[in-house]
Amino acid sequence: MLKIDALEFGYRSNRKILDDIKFDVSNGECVAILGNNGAGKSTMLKCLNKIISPQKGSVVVNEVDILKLNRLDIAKNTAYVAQKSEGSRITVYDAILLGRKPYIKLAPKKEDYDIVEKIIESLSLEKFSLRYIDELSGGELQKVMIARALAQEPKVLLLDEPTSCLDLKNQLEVLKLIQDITKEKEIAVVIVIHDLNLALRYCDRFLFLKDNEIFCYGGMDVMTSENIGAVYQVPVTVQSYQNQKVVIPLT
Ligand SMILES: Nc1ncnc2c1ncn2[C@@H]1O[C@H](COP(=O)(O)OP(=O)(O)OP(=O)(O)O)[C@@H](O)[C@H]1O
Repeated sequence: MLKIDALEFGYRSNRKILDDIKFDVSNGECVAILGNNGAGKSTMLKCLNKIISPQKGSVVVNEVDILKLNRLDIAKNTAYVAQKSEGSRITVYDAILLGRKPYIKLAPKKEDYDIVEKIIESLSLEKFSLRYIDELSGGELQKVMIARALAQEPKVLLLDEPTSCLDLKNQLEVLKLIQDITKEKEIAVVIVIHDLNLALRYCDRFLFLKDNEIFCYGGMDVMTSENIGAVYQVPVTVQSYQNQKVVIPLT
């Protein structure tokens, strides 16, 4: 469904941040983008949505190179939640309804309101729906931004550290919801995430970025102490606890 090929990007012409990035994400699959600070994870996510334009390569969603589309058509394919979001003077309800913008012609239809209300309920945002988003806590705002992206009903969902401001209960609930939607709607999800144990629990495939390139990409088989140690320069052990792989640092 999502096919990235030969992607190359540098903020300045003399320094490549991403070199020959090539990977596929299937329907119903969630991929974790892993790697240390400054590895280029956020940059890569922005290239997949043409927020920044790669110097080379293609990002194909259902046979169409989205790098050749305009912003409105990209928004019908791909939703993106940034690492940091700014609050503004609109209500939570309206902020989520904005996710429907690519589909709204003159005014929202009943279907748009129904989608927004269902998402508000599934993220337990009912009691916030009439609050202004510039009055929310960091975690509440993060959930609203995820809700807006889900309201967009994308084929590809790009999330940059979606749980960085969330408490443990919300981290688990939000990632479980994303996992369920990934399978139910058969969308392709790409998540930049620092917590390896959350990635192991909720993602299907794992892509490590290191030194501007893909260090390795695959299923559980790439989540080894050797790969994690080489990428993060920290000795770890990978153990199994109640049929769930967990990463434990050895320092
Ligand atoms: N707008 C920009 N202009 C110039 N350089 C940038 C810009 N944004 C990021 N960079 C540089 O590009 C490199 C990759 O940054 P990026 O934010 O993609 O890393 P990351 O892997 O997401 O890091 P983190 O885990 O810390 O969020 C870094 O060296 C960063 O300093």
